[in-house]
Amino acid sequence: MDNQIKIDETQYLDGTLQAMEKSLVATAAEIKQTNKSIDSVAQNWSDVRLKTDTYSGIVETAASIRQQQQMLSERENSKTRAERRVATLTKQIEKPYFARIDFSETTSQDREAETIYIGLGSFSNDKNQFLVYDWRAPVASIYYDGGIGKVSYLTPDGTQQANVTLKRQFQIEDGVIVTLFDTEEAIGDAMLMNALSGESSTKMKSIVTTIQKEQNKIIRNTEADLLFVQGAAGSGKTAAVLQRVAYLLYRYRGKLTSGQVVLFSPNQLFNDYIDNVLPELGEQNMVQMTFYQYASRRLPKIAVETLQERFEHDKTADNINRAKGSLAMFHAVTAYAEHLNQTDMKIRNLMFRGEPLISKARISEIYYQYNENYKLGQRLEATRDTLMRILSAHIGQELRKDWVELAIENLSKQEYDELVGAGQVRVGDNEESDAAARTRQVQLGEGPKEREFASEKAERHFLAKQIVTQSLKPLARQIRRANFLNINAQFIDFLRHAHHYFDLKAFNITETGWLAHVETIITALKQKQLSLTDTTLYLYLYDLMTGKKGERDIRFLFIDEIQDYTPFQLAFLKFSFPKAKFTVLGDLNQAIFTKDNATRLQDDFSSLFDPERIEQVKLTQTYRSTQQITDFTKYILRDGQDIDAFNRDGDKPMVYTLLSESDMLVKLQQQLTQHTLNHDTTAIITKTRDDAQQLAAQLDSQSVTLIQSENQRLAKGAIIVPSYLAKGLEFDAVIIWHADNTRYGDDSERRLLYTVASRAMHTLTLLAEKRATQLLDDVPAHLYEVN
Ligand SMILES: Nc1ncnc2c1ncn2[C@@H]1O[C@H](COP(=O)(O)OP(=O)(O)OP(=O)(O)O)[C@@H](O)[C@H]1O
Repeated sequence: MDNQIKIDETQYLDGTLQAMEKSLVATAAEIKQTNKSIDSVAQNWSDVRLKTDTYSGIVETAASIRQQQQMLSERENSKTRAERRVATLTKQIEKPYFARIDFSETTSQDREAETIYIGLGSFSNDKNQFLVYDWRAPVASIYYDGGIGKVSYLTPDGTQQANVTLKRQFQIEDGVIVTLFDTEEAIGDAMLMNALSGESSTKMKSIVTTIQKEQNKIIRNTEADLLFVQGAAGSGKTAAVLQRVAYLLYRYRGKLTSGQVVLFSPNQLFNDYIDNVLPELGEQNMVQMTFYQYASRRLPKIAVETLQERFEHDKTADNINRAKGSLAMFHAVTAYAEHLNQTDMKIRNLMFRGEPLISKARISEIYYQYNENYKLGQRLEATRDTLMRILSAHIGQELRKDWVELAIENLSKQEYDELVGAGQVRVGDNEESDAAARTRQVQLGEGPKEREFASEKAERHFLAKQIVTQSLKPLARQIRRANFLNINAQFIDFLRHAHHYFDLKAFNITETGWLAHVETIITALKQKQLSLTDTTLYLYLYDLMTGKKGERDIRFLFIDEIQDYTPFQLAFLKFSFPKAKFTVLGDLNQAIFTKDNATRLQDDFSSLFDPERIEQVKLTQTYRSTQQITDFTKYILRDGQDIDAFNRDGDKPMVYTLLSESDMLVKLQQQLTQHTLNHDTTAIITKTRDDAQQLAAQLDSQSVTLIQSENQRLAKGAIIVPSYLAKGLEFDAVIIWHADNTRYGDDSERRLLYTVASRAMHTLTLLAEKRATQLLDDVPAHLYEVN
């Protein structure tokens, strides 16, 4: 590199750093000043004279307290803003920028070349000159999208043309330029190599300096209602999509908050793994959850099938699962709910003191008295109103009943005081104390007040009314929550009639087969258990019955590992988040739950959107693993041609076939010692949780951590983890336990084996008992070593 360039760049960097330092000092001073004024407001508190003797005094005191509060909160806010700025600046000073581009806008008249520097956040000096641009600014797109020469980039006002004359990349550490080089490509391979050669950690990192052109498309897309990202394992789908969240928060700043962005993750462990990326980019995390959490949270009384149960114990026949997860079933539920508008809504009695207060026949009559234009939601709303009115009218009838009389007799002193609100507010003594009491009344709102009763009869009437109203409260709550709709009975009724709403033959199911299966669901439901598939059906039916409109506040929804969802689940999410734009990421080759059914998923889901508003991006270049590992893993798949390895060199995968499990254990320990010496994070991936537990029992728990539930945290060093929890994660070294026919013997395990093998970044080892899995038979022998 030309020495003069280094001198000039160092000068620019120093200038930028100085300006940042200056701004930091100014902001720190601002905080100090704000602190002082917060103190002085606090001081003023002592000057606020509490005048409580007269009415006007109280009003005056309240006003002056409010004024002080407002002043305080304004100052606290500006302090928080300044503190945030300090945090950003402190981070920026470490690495103010990572790239520079020189370009001229071909449409502008003067065509003067501009130079911009690109960093994690923008920075302007005290003369309002931009010294650094945010990587998400429209113009920064030039850096990611192309090389030298003519490029176009999107701005909110349309497409802009530019002529790029220089692209320079920097590595700055602690305020010093470590390396700098010019490149003609989009993102230089050298920089990417550098980023990919590092060690893995328990937290995913951002890829902001090396975003690839295809990934940039995903990140900056604002048009599509459905953005489909299909890509091989390790092609950076997750990485890109997290950058996308940061981009959207910037692009729509002021209008979009991180609470309006939801990411559905494959498991809780993965949530934990990615939760540093957005804070690293200076943004707050979006809402992260798993589908299981989303569904089970809504059904606290039912044990929804866990990930492990779904993976290891689901014995339902494939064709039945396929039917229940299909769009046909989604439409069947919709049609079934539609017919409830005319008849068949399952309704419960509203019970009071052991007897039906409003019978189900009466409720049903009310429910169906509204004309056919009413939708289910409106029907329910109108029924609720009527039931509430009936309930209020009922108070009068109940007042004279014996149980009320008895309850009055048995009131303790404390219960009596509570009912009449004694000792809370007393009015009528004299003018001054009445003024104070009235102010209290206002503050208490419509709270209970002490009462003077004109007669004993009036007192009894008052008490009776209180007692009846209180005992009817649970009923009022039931009405508000629509508990008179019998969802369990309705769900069962649907299942028993579902075959009138979808074609059993299309799924190769007989009517007896279906009805027998329905009985197993009913048995499970009685034991308060539901599979995840059935839970989704149940929730959708419930939402239709109650006229739920979904969460309209959510603007962007991301679904990672979409291949493990059923079309039904996706349609349900679309229904539940009607205002959200969807970004879905998937690799059909990693479908470990839905297996072959995943192939139709994309078409099914797309059919729910306007075709004009669907975009698809395919990522074929992989980044996670070395060339050797990627070449090996792609042959595990029969159709892995579309996977291009990044040219990063490493050892070939090793397959050890050993005589017995105890020999495997010895080999495993040798491998672990080796990896520990290299400071590698290592995952020993077993197929099931049982395998993981048994293996952990035989290994020294000091050196390996057993991860058996998604609620654990990823640990440094070596871990043992069952296959279905390793989804989405990556490790320096992966050891596959029992890579033989006992665990991976069937063709249907191909995707699972591919998924676990593709977790490895630098080293991959397979331990097999007696003979390696037959799924390796098609992998060319030169791609791995056998020992
Ligand atoms: N442009 C990039 N620059 C640097 N690193 C990248 C880039 N893209 C991806 N990576 C890295 O490649 C690895 C794999 O990325 P990621 O986990 O996002 O892939 P994925 O497609 O979601 O994989 P999987 O389907 O297996 O979960 C990560 O370590 C990520 O940081």
